[in-house]
Amino acid sequence: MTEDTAAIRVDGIRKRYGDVQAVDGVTFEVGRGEFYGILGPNGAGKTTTMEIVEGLREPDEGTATLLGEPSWPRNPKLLSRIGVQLQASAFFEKLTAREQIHTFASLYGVSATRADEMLESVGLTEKGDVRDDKLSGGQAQRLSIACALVHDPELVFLDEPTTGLDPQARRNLWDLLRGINSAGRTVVLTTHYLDEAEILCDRVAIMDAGRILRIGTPADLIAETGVDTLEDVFLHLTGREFRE
Ligand SMILES: Nc1ncnc2c1ncn2[C@@H]1O[C@H](COP(=O)(O)OP(=O)(O)OP(=O)(O)O)[C@@H](O)[C@H]1O
Repeated sequence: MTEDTAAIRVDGIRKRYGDVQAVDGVTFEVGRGEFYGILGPNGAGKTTTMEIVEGLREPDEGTATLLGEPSWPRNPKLLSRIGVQLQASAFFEKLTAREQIHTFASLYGVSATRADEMLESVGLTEKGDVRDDKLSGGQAQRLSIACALVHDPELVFLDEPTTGLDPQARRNLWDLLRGINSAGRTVVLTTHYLDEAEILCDRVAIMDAGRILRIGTPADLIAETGVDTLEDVFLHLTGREFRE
């Protein structure tokens, strides 16, 4: 079988939690090597969409394929090819930064040397002996990204990687994310920061209330709407400020 040219294909996914239609018919594709952003305000359905695409959650309807393989039922063959950044709160308890990444490495059958190289590549070698709960917000985010990358996945998912960071730490993380993408990996991120999406993403999908309102390059969306920023595009599409 020839390899699928798309990294991700999502077709008509829906997910309801009780009375809440969290995802309401979402369709998009991400090309190999693309840096793709899923944008939307709180509760738009970004995380649920990502979890379905990653194969962590079963959709009520619709399908998602990753690298040409269905993501549900969870597919062990895909696990070594994708990296999912877990929130820092999902670290193993009471381990140092080095112990965390070594633990992830051994779960994936990756060498300790490679784990140390990843720690170095996110600038945390000097923090190797620090327990994860003593790291700053930016350091913890970088450690969680390093853990998601330790097995050298082709496709990387990052959920709000820069939330809660100060402006300098955000910029440092942008450099790291650009490097991950320019090394040839497909990157999908969700973010609340539209300026960040404008700077980093090749294309974005703007979500609201479980649906995708628009997909395009940030520059095209801004130009076709006749405004100055992605914040203005959102306002134009919904009549609401992105941050209410
Ligand atoms: N496990 C769950 N059980 C019940 N409702 C849920 C669950 N997960 C999400 N929801 C609801 O589904 C909707 C979409 O949530 P989701 O987390 O996917 O949005 P989001 O865009 O990622 O939001 P945020 O930016 O706040 O993380 C919200 O109304 C949320 O309250």
